[in-house]
Amino acid sequence: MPAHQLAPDIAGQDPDQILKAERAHLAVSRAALTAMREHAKSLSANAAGDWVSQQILQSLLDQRVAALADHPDTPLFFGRLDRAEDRAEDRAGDGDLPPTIYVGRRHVHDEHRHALVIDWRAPVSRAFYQASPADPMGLRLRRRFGYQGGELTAYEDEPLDQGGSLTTSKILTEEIERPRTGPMRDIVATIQPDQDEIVRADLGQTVCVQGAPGTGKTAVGLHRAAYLLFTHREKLARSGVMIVGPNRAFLSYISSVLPALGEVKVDQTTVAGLVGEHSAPEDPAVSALKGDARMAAVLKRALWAHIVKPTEGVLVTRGSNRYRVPDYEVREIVASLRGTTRYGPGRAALAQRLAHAVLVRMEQRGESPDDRVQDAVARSKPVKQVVDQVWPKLTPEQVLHRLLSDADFLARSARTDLTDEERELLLWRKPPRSWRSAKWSAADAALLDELADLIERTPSLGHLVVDEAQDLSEMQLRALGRRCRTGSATVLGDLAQGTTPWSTRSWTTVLEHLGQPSGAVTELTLGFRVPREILDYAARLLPDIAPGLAAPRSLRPGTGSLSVRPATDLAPALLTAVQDALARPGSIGVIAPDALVPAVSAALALLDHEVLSPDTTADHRLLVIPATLAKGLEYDHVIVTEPADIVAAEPRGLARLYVVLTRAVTKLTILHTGPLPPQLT
Ligand SMILES: Nc1ncnc2c1ncn2[C@@H]1O[C@H](COP(=O)(O)OP(=O)(O)OP(=O)(O)O)[C@@H](O)[C@H]1O
Repeated sequence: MPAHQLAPDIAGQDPDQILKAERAHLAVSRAALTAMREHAKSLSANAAGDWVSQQILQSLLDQRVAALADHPDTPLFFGRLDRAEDRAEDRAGDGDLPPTIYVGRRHVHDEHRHALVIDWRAPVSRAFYQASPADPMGLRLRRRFGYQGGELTAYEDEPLDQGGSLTTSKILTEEIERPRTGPMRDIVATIQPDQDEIVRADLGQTVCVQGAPGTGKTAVGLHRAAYLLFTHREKLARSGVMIVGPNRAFLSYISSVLPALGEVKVDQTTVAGLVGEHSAPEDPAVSALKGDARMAAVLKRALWAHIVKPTEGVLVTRGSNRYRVPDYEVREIVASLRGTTRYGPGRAALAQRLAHAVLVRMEQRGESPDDRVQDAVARSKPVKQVVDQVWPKLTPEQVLHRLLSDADFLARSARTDLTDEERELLLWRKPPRSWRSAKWSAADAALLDELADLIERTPSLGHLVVDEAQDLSEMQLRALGRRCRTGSATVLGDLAQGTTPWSTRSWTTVLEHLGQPSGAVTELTLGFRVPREILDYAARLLPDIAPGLAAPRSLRPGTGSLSVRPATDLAPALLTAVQDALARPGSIGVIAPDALVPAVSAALALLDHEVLSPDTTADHRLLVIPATLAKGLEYDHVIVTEPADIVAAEPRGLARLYVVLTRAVTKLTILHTGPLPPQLT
């Protein structure tokens, strides 16, 4: 039976009948998905010509079979759209679309290829997220479905053709209130209209999203990646999409969202994962200077300063013949190449140009050398010697080692870009003997990456999603920018949550350093995580950390969600607070100043808990979290210990405290033995 007869117009029926009919559609859709999977499994890769093509085809088929898996706990569809009957003219362009459309995680069709469920990313599904009584987009009704486990248990109708306004969806509220367990979930069923605008922005458009804590920036970035992969599958399969997050604990927290949306081939990494995992400790003032975009010009000069003025010509001997390219001609060739290519290809080009000059001399003597002779001359010892001498082979490490250990070389490379004091700050106090024994810092990693790109071009991806982008240095942004040089980016962050010494104060600047100056800056303003009472409390820090920023708004009042408790002894107070939280459902995060983490963990020794480290997965119910790792994470119950120590621990400690205070979904308890930071009293 074709799909559009499976779900008749059931308006006016009683709710039980409606649920029954919708469950029947779910059962039929599930069966159809199983049939699609069986069909995919039956396909053979043998049809492909050679073994390589067979291998590729087999892996594509395997991926397709995996993508068609039915996850019984995950709703196959979560919405339904009933199109207005008087819009038959609109339907003409929509091929076989039935008057009733089910919107879900993936496309499902029956044996006649009639759509039973339409992918949420398809253009026609857009109305599910965007239609309103003011602009019904050709719809009569939107229906949202509620599930428990894999069971369809509820529905909610929103009439769109009767004017007026809609009340807040109960299904959305329940989804937001649902206790958090384990890693982050997708929000595909409840994406809000302003979030959807960002998710569906064109692939060519770089979007930068400023948003207060819990406004869904991370969720939106991940859904945008899934949307782009669906809409531009072939192009992005070639060029790739990558998610860049602040640390590995965060990546582990978000790791299951894209697979749940059917996208398993997206790399998720940190900036260090991209530019190099260096972490030698360093004075924050030095790191900040190394992160300054002025370093780009200094590095460029430092690299190109290695080109030596040629003082000798080239003498190539072939058989009894000798061919000489005079020194002034070698100088001309070097000068004409300098700065027109990257450093590495420049070396190869120099060898070829010198060989060409030799070939010209051969031709002048009446010989007819071909390309093979030119290649042989380019690889000959005399040519190689000149190339190595005037355009030496270099690694990024060699150049940076010299720059940070040789005051004169640094001064020549910096010219007027750095002050005397700044150069002094950059120089290593005890230079390592060779670049091989150097211990690089995280800031050095971005400098090495810049040099690597000056030597050989870094390949660009199709799209980059950068989370917590407010924390990146200008040099790190340049490193990310070259990885989307021929693509686009989604940049996510919050100026109030900047905790590094180089955190940005302006998104326009971020986009400039990223090399995407025409990117559009937009804002998400409604918080889905943190109850209003807690958000208002945390917002007392805003005038100090981000004076220009409006106070965040929250969807939920959360009366009684905040509790601030002075204590004379932290350990028993903590134990009581944790035991209270354990008696209720949901995850518990005890956030402590980093230095206090061992003591806090010891105080909880009798309770089953884990201490979050950059490498742990974040799915233990009771976690102790060092304040510096809390960014981007959330827990139902958050217990913050000693807020004043969190502030005192680092230069941007107040911003760190703002991050820490905005992790709670249901309840925030603050325990302090010392005085609170003045902003919170
Ligand atoms: N439209 C939505 N429907 C349901 N839940 C949502 C929606 N948008 C966001 N959320 C939920 O709100 C919480 C916060 O989202 P997210 O972590 O993406 O926010 P964020 O802006 O990145 O926060 P932060 O700045 O603190 O890192 C998550 O649990 C997310 O699933």
